[in-house]
Amino acid sequence: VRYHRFSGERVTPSELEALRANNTLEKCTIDVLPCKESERRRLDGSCNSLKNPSRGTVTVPHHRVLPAAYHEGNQERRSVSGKPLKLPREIRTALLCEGISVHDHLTSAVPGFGIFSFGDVGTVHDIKFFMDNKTDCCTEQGQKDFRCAPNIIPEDDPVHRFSGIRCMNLTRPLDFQYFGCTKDPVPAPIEEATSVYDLSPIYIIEDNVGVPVRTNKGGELVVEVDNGIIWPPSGKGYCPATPAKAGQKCFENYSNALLPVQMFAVWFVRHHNYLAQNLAKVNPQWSDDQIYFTARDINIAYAQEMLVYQFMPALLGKENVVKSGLASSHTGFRETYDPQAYPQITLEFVIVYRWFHLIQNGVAKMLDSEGNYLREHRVVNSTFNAGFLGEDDNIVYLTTGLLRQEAARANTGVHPDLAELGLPNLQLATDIITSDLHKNRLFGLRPYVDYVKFCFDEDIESFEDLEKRIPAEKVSILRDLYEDHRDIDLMAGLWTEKIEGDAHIPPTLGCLMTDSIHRTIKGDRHWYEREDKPHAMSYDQLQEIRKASLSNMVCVVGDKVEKVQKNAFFQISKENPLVSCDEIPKIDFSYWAETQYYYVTEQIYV
Ligand code: HEM
Repeated sequence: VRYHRFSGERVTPSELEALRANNTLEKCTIDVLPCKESERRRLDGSCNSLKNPSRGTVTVPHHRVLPAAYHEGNQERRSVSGKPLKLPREIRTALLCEGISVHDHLTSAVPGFGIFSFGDVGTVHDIKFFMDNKTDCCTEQGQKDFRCAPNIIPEDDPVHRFSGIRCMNLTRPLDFQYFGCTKDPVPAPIEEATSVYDLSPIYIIEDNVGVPVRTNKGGELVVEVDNGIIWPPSGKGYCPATPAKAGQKCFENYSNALLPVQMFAVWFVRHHNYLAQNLAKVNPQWSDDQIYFTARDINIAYAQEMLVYQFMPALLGKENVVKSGLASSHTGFRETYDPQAYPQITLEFVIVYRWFHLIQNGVAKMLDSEGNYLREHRVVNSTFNAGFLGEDDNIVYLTTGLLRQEAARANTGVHPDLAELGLPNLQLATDIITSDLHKNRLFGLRPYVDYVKFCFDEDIESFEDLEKRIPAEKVSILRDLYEDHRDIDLMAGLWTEKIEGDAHIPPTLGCLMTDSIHRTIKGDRHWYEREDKPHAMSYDQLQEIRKASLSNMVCVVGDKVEKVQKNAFFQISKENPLVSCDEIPKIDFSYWAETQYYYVTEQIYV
């Protein structure tokens, strides 16, 4: 059955003809095989919602938490006075200086897991568009092109007053309007990942690639072994920044986008095989498919548990996550599904998640197993380039580094590599943080004060009122940057908001992340904590999934990890000591063992 990707509605025969004639059938619609209530989670995300079978698949629109705010339909929002707002680069350089900073509590595994987990529901296709297709947005010609939205550098820019750089290449988000998929006037950016946390970065590619993903034996995924290290297979993946060198890694089936994304992809692929091998041990009679699908279900449940019971509590404090309803207060089953809902992430989520660029380290420390510093690697040099990770024993030292290096600290400074280099070897200069604010406008998000109202039902009626949420000295800078408190961009509000209590992220970010993640959980019929989901786990199996943690994962599939702190998202401390991997609870696979039946085919009586 064919559905419109934009509206989720069925395509009528007359529409089908028109779509074919316009050559927009594939981009604008999706063919979904009839759904069965009892079937497992589909790789392409279809049939998660039985009422809206195409929702949750790739190439879908987002939900907008608040109505869009554009100028003249699809132009960037202006001040309430009607004047254009100040340039994103001017606002970024005024609010965030550049430098090195060190977080008090969190490790670099937090931004690391954060971006891997984002890739499960969000994509980077807009980046590919401006890197591969539209590289001329800073030329006179490019600036007239509606698809272009470059970052203009002010004359008195603190860095580029000394360089010849006056503009940084950037494009508008690709939307359904661009491809002619809807006449709806409100720009609807396209998402190209399944909308639920289903480890799609590990499993979605199954049907699309040259190198096979499954071995078709023992339920395992294809891997290759180099000098004793297990890797996902290398091939013709997307690695535009990798200088062609014989033997250099470029993952064929998995993302090469960023260093931590590459590392988590390696671990989750290995983890699948670890699960498959252990399931095969307790169930030697199982077929390849039985092992593969069970290992996949456990791997997905494991990632979901890490997200809701480890990552989000590290950001917001455990009690707050339980209070919000995102996590449960007990370890048993719970009903999370709302049959009226369907899986969809919010547009706000895609933007506010970029706040993590503030706590992203510019250099990844490489540490030996005792935690001694060996050397370091500039993170931006690994963007769309898995070469460095794959060389020598780099993954061994980067792993200990990711677990022990402090995250950067928000609200003090951003790393100059993210703020000035961005995409080395791919673009002349990119300020990722300025793009975060610029994209906020290009996505048509409403001002910060509207989100404070949405999240906390609080009216901010003046710059003075802002001081409840933003330190006075930052409010003073905001006054210089914006004419009216109702003009302040959401991103600028997040950059300056006070972080308080048990939380390590700004409250409005916490609210919008919780809202979107909750939406995906409510819309996910296959969420692992449901007793009634198709192929549900038993109670005992669920208790084993509760052991999921990053520390557990790196102990079982990391390279030469013998000791780790109990919670790898937090730095080593008295409360979070470094312990031997033997002390980290492991999954007991005997709970997956099926009762064995022995059939006697012939009895011989002597
Ligand atoms: C490892 C270092 C990182 C680098 C070099 C990096 C680089 C980039 C670049 C170049 C963009 C595109 C900018 C644009 O198009 O406007 C981007 C977008 C983004 N980044 Fe990062 N990033 C890093 C880490 C992170 C982390 C830790 C997170 C979150 C935990 C994150 C979340 C995002 C999001 C949500 C987007 C927008 C994606 C979209 O539009 O769909 N990034 N990043």
